[in-house]
Amino acid sequence: MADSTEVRELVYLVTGGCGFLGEHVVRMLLQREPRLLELRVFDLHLGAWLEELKTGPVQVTAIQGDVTQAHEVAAAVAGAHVVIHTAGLVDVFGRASPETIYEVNVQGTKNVIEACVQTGTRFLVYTSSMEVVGPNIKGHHFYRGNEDTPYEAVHRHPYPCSKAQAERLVLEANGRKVHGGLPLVTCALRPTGIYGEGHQIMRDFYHQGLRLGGRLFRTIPASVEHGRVYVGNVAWMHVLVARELQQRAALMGGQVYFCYDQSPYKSYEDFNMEFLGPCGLRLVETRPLVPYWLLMLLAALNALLQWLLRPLLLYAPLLNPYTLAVANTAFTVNTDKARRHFGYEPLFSWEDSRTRTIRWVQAMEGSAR
Ligand SMILES: NC(=O)C1=CN([C@@H]2O[C@H](COP(=O)(O)OP(=O)(O)OC[C@H]3O[C@@H](n4cnc5c(N)ncnc54)[C@H](O)[C@@H]3O)[C@@H](O)[C@H]2O)C=CC1
Ligand SMILES: C[C@H](CCCC(C)(C)O)[C@H]1CC[C@H]2[C@@H]3[C@H](O)CC4=CC(=O)CC[C@]4(C)[C@H]3CC[C@]12C
Repeated sequence: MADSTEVRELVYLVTGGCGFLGEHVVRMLLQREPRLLELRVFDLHLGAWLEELKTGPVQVTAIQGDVTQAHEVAAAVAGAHVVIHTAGLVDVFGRASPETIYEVNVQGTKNVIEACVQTGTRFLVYTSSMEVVGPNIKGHHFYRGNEDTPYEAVHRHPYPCSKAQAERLVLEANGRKVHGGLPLVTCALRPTGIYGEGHQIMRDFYHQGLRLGGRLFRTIPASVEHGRVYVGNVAWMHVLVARELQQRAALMGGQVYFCYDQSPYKSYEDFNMEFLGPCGLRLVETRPLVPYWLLMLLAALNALLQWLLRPLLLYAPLLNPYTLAVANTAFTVNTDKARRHFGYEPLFSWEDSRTRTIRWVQAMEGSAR
Protein backbone atom coordinates (compact mmCIF):
# COMPACT_ATOMS: atom_id res chain seq x y z
CA MET A 1 0.00 0.00 0.00
CA ALA A 2 1.96 3.01 -1.20
CA ASP A 3 1.78 5.93 1.21
CA SER A 4 1.89 9.08 -0.94
CA THR A 5 3.98 10.89 1.69
CA GLU A 6 6.89 8.42 1.41
CA VAL A 7 9.68 9.04 -1.07
CA ARG A 8 10.50 6.22 -3.47
CA GLU A 9 14.26 5.85 -3.17
CA LEU A 10 15.15 2.25 -2.39
CA VAL A 11 16.45 -0.47 -4.69
CA TYR A 12 15.71 -4.07 -3.66
CA LEU A 13 17.02 -7.26 -5.20
CA VAL A 14 15.17 -10.56 -4.78
CA THR A 15 17.15 -13.62 -5.82
CA GLY A 16 14.99 -16.60 -6.75
CA GLY A 17 12.23 -14.05 -7.34
CA CYS A 18 10.38 -16.30 -9.78
CA GLY A 19 10.10 -19.30 -7.44
CA PHE A 20 7.09 -20.29 -5.32
CA LEU A 21 8.05 -18.07 -2.38
CA GLY A 22 10.01 -15.55 -4.48
CA GLU A 23 6.97 -14.57 -6.57
CA HIS A 24 4.95 -13.88 -3.40
CA VAL A 25 7.83 -11.80 -1.99
CA VAL A 26 8.03 -9.78 -5.22
CA ARG A 27 4.28 -9.12 -5.30
CA MET A 28 4.22 -8.30 -1.58
CA LEU A 29 7.07 -5.80 -1.94
CA LEU A 30 5.21 -4.03 -4.72
CA GLN A 31 2.08 -3.83 -2.58
CA ARG A 32 3.58 -3.09 0.82
CA GLU A 33 6.92 -1.31 0.47
CA PRO A 34 6.09 2.33 -0.29
CA ARG A 35 9.74 3.40 -0.42
CA LEU A 36 10.54 1.08 -3.31
CA LEU A 37 11.95 2.76 -6.41
CA GLU A 38 13.35 -0.25 -8.25
CA LEU A 39 12.79 -3.97 -7.75
CA ARG A 40 15.31 -6.30 -9.33
CA VAL A 41 14.12 -9.86 -9.80
CA PHE A 42 17.00 -12.27 -10.30
CA ASP A 43 16.37 -15.89 -11.26
CA LEU A 44 17.72 -18.70 -13.38
CA HIS A 45 14.30 -18.92 -15.06
CA LEU A 46 12.27 -15.74 -15.45
CA GLY A 47 8.47 -15.97 -15.31
CA ALA A 48 6.30 -14.38 -18.02
CA TRP A 49 4.10 -12.91 -15.22
CA LEU A 50 6.87 -10.37 -14.52
CA GLU A 51 5.82 -8.45 -17.64
CA GLU A 52 2.47 -7.44 -16.10
CA LEU A 53 4.31 -5.84 -13.15
CA LYS A 54 6.25 -3.47 -15.33
CA THR A 55 3.45 -0.95 -15.76
CA GLY A 56 3.28 0.19 -12.11
CA PRO A 57 5.09 3.03 -10.31
CA VAL A 58 8.05 0.82 -9.35
CA GLN A 59 10.69 -0.04 -11.94
CA VAL A 60 10.73 -3.85 -12.12
CA THR A 61 13.97 -5.14 -13.60
CA ALA A 62 14.07 -8.81 -14.59
CA ILE A 63 17.55 -10.30 -14.49
CA GLN A 64 18.15 -13.78 -15.83
CA GLY A 65 21.15 -15.04 -13.89
CA ASP A 66 22.75 -17.79 -11.87
CA VAL A 67 23.74 -17.33 -8.21
CA THR A 68 26.66 -19.70 -8.70
CA GLN A 69 28.22 -17.16 -11.08
CA ALA A 70 29.87 -14.53 -8.88
CA HIS A 71 30.13 -11.90 -11.64
CA GLU A 72 26.41 -12.18 -12.48
CA VAL A 73 25.48 -11.80 -8.82
CA ALA A 74 27.81 -8.82 -8.34
CA ALA A 75 26.34 -7.04 -11.37
CA ALA A 76 22.80 -7.57 -10.04
CA VAL A 77 23.65 -6.48 -6.49
CA ALA A 78 25.57 -3.30 -7.44
CA GLY A 79 23.58 -0.27 -6.30
CA ALA A 80 20.93 -2.26 -4.38
CA HIS A 81 20.12 -1.14 -0.83
CA VAL A 82 18.64 -4.46 0.26
CA VAL A 83 19.07 -8.04 -0.94
CA ILE A 84 16.49 -10.72 -0.17
CA HIS A 85 18.18 -14.00 -1.01
CA THR A 86 15.52 -16.69 -1.51
CA ALA A 87 17.15 -18.51 -4.45
CA GLY A 88 17.92 -22.08 -3.56
CA LEU A 89 17.80 -25.61 -4.78
CA VAL A 90 14.98 -27.26 -2.84
CA ASP A 91 15.59 -30.93 -3.44
CA VAL A 92 14.94 -33.70 -0.95
CA PHE A 93 14.04 -36.26 -3.61
CA GLY A 94 17.45 -36.89 -5.15
CA ARG A 95 16.77 -35.05 -8.42
CA ALA A 96 20.01 -33.06 -8.23
CA SER A 97 23.44 -34.24 -7.11
CA PRO A 98 24.71 -33.23 -3.66
CA GLU A 99 27.45 -31.22 -5.44
CA THR A 100 24.86 -29.18 -7.33
CA ILE A 101 22.84 -28.58 -4.15
CA TYR A 102 25.97 -27.26 -2.39
CA GLU A 103 26.98 -25.20 -5.40
CA VAL A 104 23.65 -23.37 -5.51
CA ASN A 105 22.81 -23.17 -1.81
CA VAL A 106 26.27 -22.61 -0.29
CA GLN A 107 28.47 -21.15 -3.06
CA GLY A 108 25.49 -19.13 -4.32
CA THR A 109 25.05 -17.62 -0.85
CA LYS A 110 28.80 -16.92 -0.56
CA ASN A 111 28.56 -15.07 -3.88
CA VAL A 112 25.65 -12.98 -2.61
CA ILE A 113 27.54 -12.06 0.59
CA GLU A 114 30.73 -11.16 -1.29
CA ALA A 115 28.74 -9.11 -3.79
CA CYS A 116 27.19 -7.11 -0.92
CA VAL A 117 30.64 -6.52 0.60
CA GLN A 118 32.24 -5.50 -2.71
CA THR A 119 29.46 -3.23 -3.91
CA GLY A 120 28.49 -1.63 -0.60
CA THR A 121 25.03 -3.18 -0.09
CA ARG A 122 24.30 -3.10 3.64
CA PHE A 123 21.19 -5.19 4.24
CA LEU A 124 20.86 -8.89 3.51
CA VAL A 125 17.90 -11.12 4.37
CA TYR A 126 18.41 -14.84 3.86
CA THR A 127 15.61 -17.38 3.41
CA SER A 128 16.81 -20.24 5.53
CA SER A 129 14.60 -23.15 6.60
CA MET A 130 13.33 -25.03 9.65
CA GLU A 131 15.45 -27.82 8.18
CA VAL A 132 18.65 -26.18 9.49
CA VAL A 133 17.39 -27.18 12.93
CA GLY A 134 15.45 -30.35 12.32
CA PRO A 135 14.09 -32.93 12.23
CA ASN A 136 17.54 -34.37 12.92
CA ILE A 137 18.86 -37.76 11.82
CA LYS A 138 17.98 -39.22 15.22
CA GLY A 139 14.28 -38.48 14.71
CA HIS A 140 14.04 -36.37 17.86
CA HIS A 141 10.75 -34.51 18.05
CA PHE A 142 10.77 -30.71 18.22
CA TYR A 143 7.45 -29.90 19.79
CA ARG A 144 6.30 -26.26 19.59
CA GLY A 145 9.81 -25.00 20.16
CA ASN A 146 11.26 -21.54 19.60
CA GLU A 147 14.57 -20.07 18.36
CA ASP A 148 16.21 -20.80 21.73
CA THR A 149 14.90 -24.32 22.30
CA PRO A 150 17.86 -26.69 22.74
CA TYR A 151 17.91 -29.31 19.96
CA GLU A 152 20.62 -31.51 18.51
CA ALA A 153 20.76 -30.23 14.92
CA VAL A 154 22.59 -33.09 13.22
CA HIS A 155 22.02 -33.75 9.53
CA ARG A 156 23.32 -35.94 6.75
CA HIS A 157 21.14 -35.02 3.80
CA PRO A 158 22.64 -32.43 1.40
CA TYR A 159 19.61 -30.09 1.51
CA PRO A 160 19.53 -29.37 5.29
CA CYS A 161 23.34 -29.47 5.45
CA SER A 162 23.63 -26.90 2.67
CA LYS A 163 20.95 -24.64 4.18
CA ALA A 164 22.63 -24.82 7.60
CA GLN A 165 26.03 -23.96 6.11
CA ALA A 166 24.58 -21.07 4.12
CA GLU A 167 22.70 -19.72 7.12
CA ARG A 168 25.90 -19.80 9.19
CA LEU A 169 27.76 -17.86 6.48
CA VAL A 170 25.04 -15.22 6.38
CA LEU A 171 25.00 -14.78 10.16
CA GLU A 172 28.79 -14.70 10.40
CA ALA A 173 28.86 -11.97 7.75
CA ASN A 174 26.82 -9.68 10.00
CA GLY A 175 29.04 -6.73 10.93
CA ARG A 176 31.54 -7.15 8.08
CA LYS A 177 32.56 -3.84 6.57
CA VAL A 178 31.11 -3.32 3.11
CA HIS A 179 32.55 -1.06 0.40
CA GLY A 180 32.36 2.47 1.86
CA GLY A 181 33.17 1.28 5.39
CA LEU A 182 29.72 0.70 6.90
CA PRO A 183 28.77 -2.64 8.48
CA LEU A 184 26.73 -5.32 6.72
CA VAL A 185 23.51 -6.19 8.57
CA THR A 186 22.16 -9.70 7.99
CA CYS A 187 19.50 -11.98 9.34
CA ALA A 188 17.86 -15.29 8.46
CA LEU A 189 14.23 -16.36 8.28
CA ARG A 190 13.42 -20.02 8.87
CA PRO A 191 10.09 -21.01 7.35
CA THR A 192 8.52 -24.32 8.34
CA GLY A 193 6.79 -26.17 5.48
CA ILE A 194 5.36 -23.42 3.27
CA TYR A 195 1.95 -23.86 1.63
CA GLY A 196 -0.32 -21.72 -0.52
CA GLU A 197 -0.89 -20.70 -4.11
CA GLY A 198 1.80 -22.20 -6.33
CA HIS A 199 2.89 -25.01 -3.98
CA GLN A 200 4.16 -27.79 -6.23
CA ILE A 201 3.89 -30.67 -3.72
CA MET A 202 0.26 -29.75 -2.96
CA ARG A 203 -0.36 -29.81 -6.71
CA ASP A 204 1.26 -33.26 -6.92
CA PHE A 205 -0.86 -34.64 -4.04
CA TYR A 206 -3.99 -33.23 -5.63
CA HIS A 207 -3.30 -34.87 -8.97
CA GLN A 208 -2.34 -38.12 -7.26
CA GLY A 209 -5.67 -38.05 -5.41
CA LEU A 210 -7.57 -37.49 -8.66
CA ARG A 211 -5.76 -40.43 -10.27
CA LEU A 212 -6.70 -42.62 -7.29
CA GLY A 213 -10.41 -41.86 -7.74
CA GLY A 214 -10.62 -38.98 -5.26
CA ARG A 215 -8.75 -40.76 -2.45
CA LEU A 216 -5.44 -40.35 -0.69
CA PHE A 217 -4.08 -42.99 1.67
CA ARG A 218 -2.79 -42.07 5.09
CA THR A 219 0.88 -42.96 5.60
CA ILE A 220 1.71 -41.01 8.77
CA PRO A 221 -0.12 -41.15 12.13
CA ALA A 222 -2.38 -38.14 12.68
CA SER A 223 -0.57 -37.43 15.97
CA VAL A 224 2.71 -36.38 14.27
CA GLU A 225 2.52 -32.56 14.14
CA HIS A 226 4.26 -30.85 11.23
CA GLY A 227 4.85 -27.08 11.16
CA ARG A 228 3.28 -25.23 8.24
CA VAL A 229 3.10 -21.55 7.34
CA TYR A 230 1.17 -19.69 4.64
CA VAL A 231 3.27 -18.33 1.79
CA GLY A 232 1.66 -14.87 2.00
CA ASN A 233 2.71 -14.58 5.64
CA VAL A 234 6.24 -15.79 4.86
CA ALA A 235 6.45 -13.15 2.12
CA TRP A 236 5.12 -10.49 4.50
CA MET A 237 7.77 -11.44 7.07
CA HIS A 238 10.46 -10.95 4.43
CA VAL A 239 9.14 -7.49 3.54
CA LEU A 240 8.88 -6.46 7.16
CA VAL A 241 12.23 -7.87 8.23
CA ALA A 242 13.95 -6.15 5.29
CA ARG A 243 12.35 -2.83 6.27
CA GLU A 244 12.98 -3.06 9.98
CA LEU A 245 16.56 -4.33 9.58
CA GLN A 246 17.37 -0.84 8.34
CA GLN A 247 15.95 0.75 11.52
CA ARG A 248 16.89 -1.82 14.18
CA ALA A 249 20.25 -3.13 12.99
CA ALA A 250 21.65 -3.54 16.51
CA LEU A 251 18.76 -5.71 17.66
CA MET A 252 18.10 -7.70 14.50
CA GLY A 253 21.55 -8.07 12.92
CA GLY A 254 22.82 -11.67 13.09
CA GLN A 255 19.46 -13.01 14.32
CA VAL A 256 17.33 -15.94 13.15
CA TYR A 257 13.55 -15.96 13.13
CA PHE A 258 11.19 -18.87 12.58
CA CYS A 259 8.34 -18.01 10.21
CA TYR A 260 4.99 -18.67 11.84
CA ASP A 261 1.33 -17.76 11.68
CA GLN A 262 -2.00 -19.12 12.93
CA SER A 263 -1.97 -22.26 10.77
CA PRO A 264 -3.06 -25.19 12.96
CA TYR A 265 -0.73 -27.89 14.25
CA LYS A 266 -1.55 -31.05 12.31
CA SER A 267 0.16 -33.94 10.60
CA TYR A 268 1.44 -33.21 7.08
CA GLU A 269 -1.37 -35.20 5.47
CA ASP A 270 -4.20 -33.95 7.70
CA PHE A 271 -3.04 -30.40 7.08
CA ASN A 272 -3.13 -30.92 3.31
CA MET A 273 -6.68 -32.23 3.64
CA GLU A 274 -7.74 -28.79 4.91
CA PHE A 275 -7.47 -27.76 1.26
CA LEU A 276 -7.80 -30.98 -0.68
CA GLY A 277 -10.91 -32.06 1.27
CA PRO A 278 -13.03 -29.12 0.09
CA CYS A 279 -11.75 -29.84 -3.43
CA GLY A 280 -13.31 -33.30 -3.45
CA LEU A 281 -10.56 -35.58 -2.09
CA ARG A 282 -10.76 -37.71 1.04
CA LEU A 283 -8.08 -39.24 3.23
CA VAL A 284 -8.79 -42.93 3.65
CA GLU A 285 -8.35 -44.54 7.08
CA THR A 286 -7.84 -43.00 10.48
CA ARG A 287 -4.62 -44.99 10.91
CA PRO A 288 -1.79 -45.49 8.38
CA LEU A 289 -2.76 -48.11 5.83
CA VAL A 290 0.74 -49.56 5.61
CA PRO A 291 2.76 -50.43 8.75
CA TYR A 292 5.74 -48.17 9.38
CA TRP A 293 8.34 -50.93 8.96
CA LEU A 294 6.94 -51.63 5.47
CA LEU A 295 7.08 -47.93 4.56
CA MET A 296 10.71 -47.87 5.67
CA LEU A 297 11.40 -50.86 3.49
CA LEU A 298 9.66 -49.25 0.50
CA ALA A 299 11.58 -46.03 1.10
CA ALA A 300 14.87 -47.94 1.18
CA LEU A 301 13.85 -49.78 -1.98
CA ASN A 302 13.12 -46.48 -3.70
CA ALA A 303 16.58 -45.23 -2.70
CA LEU A 304 18.17 -48.36 -4.10
CA LEU A 305 16.18 -48.12 -7.34
CA GLN A 306 17.16 -44.47 -7.68
CA TRP A 307 20.80 -45.42 -7.39
CA LEU A 308 20.56 -48.40 -9.78
CA LEU A 309 18.55 -46.53 -12.41
CA ARG A 310 20.60 -43.32 -12.25
CA PRO A 311 22.70 -44.14 -15.36
CA LEU A 312 19.48 -44.71 -17.35
CA LEU A 313 16.83 -42.40 -15.96
CA LEU A 314 15.91 -40.16 -13.06
CA TYR A 315 13.74 -42.03 -10.56
CA ALA A 316 12.76 -39.57 -7.81
CA PRO A 317 9.53 -40.57 -6.00
CA LEU A 318 8.13 -38.63 -3.02
CA LEU A 319 8.88 -41.51 -0.66
CA ASN A 320 12.50 -41.98 0.37
CA PRO A 321 14.15 -42.54 3.75
CA TYR A 322 14.67 -38.80 4.26
CA THR A 323 11.13 -37.60 3.37
CA LEU A 324 9.66 -40.40 5.45
CA ALA A 325 11.75 -39.40 8.46
CA VAL A 326 10.83 -35.71 8.06
CA ALA A 327 7.12 -36.43 7.66
CA ASN A 328 7.15 -38.88 10.58
CA THR A 329 8.95 -36.65 13.10
CA ALA A 330 7.07 -33.92 14.92
CA PHE A 331 8.49 -30.47 14.21
CA THR A 332 6.40 -27.45 15.17
CA VAL A 333 7.24 -23.98 16.37
CA ASN A 334 5.62 -21.67 18.87
CA THR A 335 7.39 -18.33 19.14
CA ASP A 336 6.79 -14.59 19.18
CA LYS A 337 10.37 -13.48 18.48
CA ALA A 338 9.43 -11.83 15.18
CA ARG A 339 6.67 -9.85 16.90
CA ARG A 340 8.99 -8.75 19.68
CA HIS A 341 11.88 -7.79 17.39
CA PHE A 342 10.13 -6.22 14.43
CA GLY A 343 6.42 -6.05 15.12
CA TYR A 344 5.39 -8.94 12.91
CA GLU A 345 1.75 -9.99 12.95
CA PRO A 346 0.49 -12.39 10.28
CA LEU A 347 -1.14 -10.47 7.43
CA PHE A 348 -3.42 -13.39 6.55
CA SER A 349 -5.56 -15.14 9.14
CA TRP A 350 -5.82 -18.93 9.04
CA GLU A 351 -9.27 -18.57 7.42
CA ASP A 352 -7.87 -16.29 4.67
CA SER A 353 -4.86 -18.54 4.08
CA ARG A 354 -7.10 -21.59 3.84
CA THR A 355 -9.63 -19.92 1.53
CA ARG A 356 -6.94 -18.60 -0.79
CA THR A 357 -5.25 -21.99 -1.00
CA ILE A 358 -8.55 -23.82 -1.62
CA ARG A 359 -9.47 -21.36 -4.41
CA TRP A 360 -6.09 -21.97 -6.02
CA VAL A 361 -6.51 -25.77 -5.89
CA GLN A 362 -10.04 -25.48 -7.27
CA ALA A 363 -8.81 -23.37 -10.16
CA MET A 364 -6.33 -26.06 -11.17
CA GLU A 365 -6.97 -27.92 -14.37
CA GLY A 366 -8.64 -31.31 -13.77
CA SER A 367 -10.36 -30.09 -10.62
CA ALA A 368 -12.66 -32.71 -9.06
CA ARG A 369 -15.43 -30.10 -8.56
N1 LIG B 1 9.11 -24.72 0.05
C1 LIG B 1 9.26 -24.79 1.37
O1 LIG B 1 8.46 -25.42 2.08
C2 LIG B 1 10.43 -24.10 2.03
C3 LIG B 1 11.38 -23.39 1.31
N2 LIG B 1 12.41 -22.76 1.97
C4 LIG B 1 13.42 -21.98 1.26
O2 LIG B 1 12.76 -20.94 0.55
C5 LIG B 1 13.46 -20.61 -0.63
C6 LIG B 1 12.49 -20.65 -1.79
O3 LIG B 1 11.96 -21.94 -1.90
P1 LIG B 1 10.75 -22.31 -2.87
O4 LIG B 1 10.12 -21.06 -3.34
O5 LIG B 1 9.93 -23.33 -2.21
O6 LIG B 1 11.54 -23.01 -4.04
P2 LIG B 1 11.43 -22.78 -5.62
O7 LIG B 1 12.21 -23.88 -6.25
O8 LIG B 1 10.02 -22.61 -6.03
O9 LIG B 1 12.17 -21.40 -5.81
C7 LIG B 1 13.55 -21.27 -5.86
C8 LIG B 1 13.90 -20.31 -6.97
O10 LIG B 1 15.31 -20.20 -7.01
C9 LIG B 1 15.71 -20.24 -8.36
N3 LIG B 1 17.06 -20.76 -8.48
C10 LIG B 1 17.47 -22.03 -8.28
N4 LIG B 1 18.76 -22.14 -8.56
C11 LIG B 1 19.19 -20.92 -8.95
C12 LIG B 1 20.43 -20.40 -9.38
N5 LIG B 1 21.51 -21.18 -9.49
N6 LIG B 1 20.51 -19.10 -9.68
C13 LIG B 1 19.42 -18.29 -9.60
N7 LIG B 1 18.21 -18.73 -9.22
C14 LIG B 1 18.10 -20.03 -8.90
C15 LIG B 1 14.72 -21.17 -9.05
O11 LIG B 1 14.69 -20.95 -10.45
C16 LIG B 1 13.43 -20.81 -8.34
O12 LIG B 1 12.74 -19.80 -9.04
C17 LIG B 1 14.60 -21.62 -0.75
O13 LIG B 1 15.79 -21.01 -0.35
C18 LIG B 1 14.20 -22.73 0.21
O14 LIG B 1 15.34 -23.37 0.73
C19 LIG B 1 12.51 -22.80 3.32
C20 LIG B 1 11.60 -23.47 4.06
C21 LIG B 1 10.48 -24.18 3.49
C1 LIG C 1 7.18 -35.17 0.58
C2 LIG C 1 6.88 -35.24 2.05
C3 LIG C 1 5.45 -35.80 2.23
C4 LIG C 1 5.28 -37.21 1.73
C5 LIG C 1 5.73 -38.22 2.77
C6 LIG C 1 5.29 -39.64 2.48
C7 LIG C 1 5.80 -40.13 1.15
C8 LIG C 1 5.80 -40.50 3.59
O1 LIG C 1 3.86 -39.74 2.47
C9 LIG C 1 6.95 -33.88 2.75
C10 LIG C 1 6.72 -34.04 4.26
C11 LIG C 1 7.48 -32.91 4.93
C12 LIG C 1 7.99 -32.07 3.80
C13 LIG C 1 9.20 -31.16 4.06
C14 LIG C 1 8.98 -30.21 5.22
O2 LIG C 1 7.79 -29.45 5.07
C15 LIG C 1 10.14 -29.29 5.47
C16 LIG C 1 10.75 -28.69 4.25
C17 LIG C 1 11.44 -27.53 4.38
C18 LIG C 1 12.19 -27.00 3.32
O3 LIG C 1 12.99 -26.09 3.52
C19 LIG C 1 12.09 -27.57 1.98
C20 LIG C 1 10.97 -28.52 1.80
C21 LIG C 1 10.80 -29.48 2.99
C22 LIG C 1 12.06 -30.34 3.07
C23 LIG C 1 9.52 -30.33 2.78
C24 LIG C 1 9.69 -31.28 1.57
C25 LIG C 1 8.53 -32.27 1.41
C26 LIG C 1 8.27 -33.08 2.69
C27 LIG C 1 9.45 -33.98 2.99
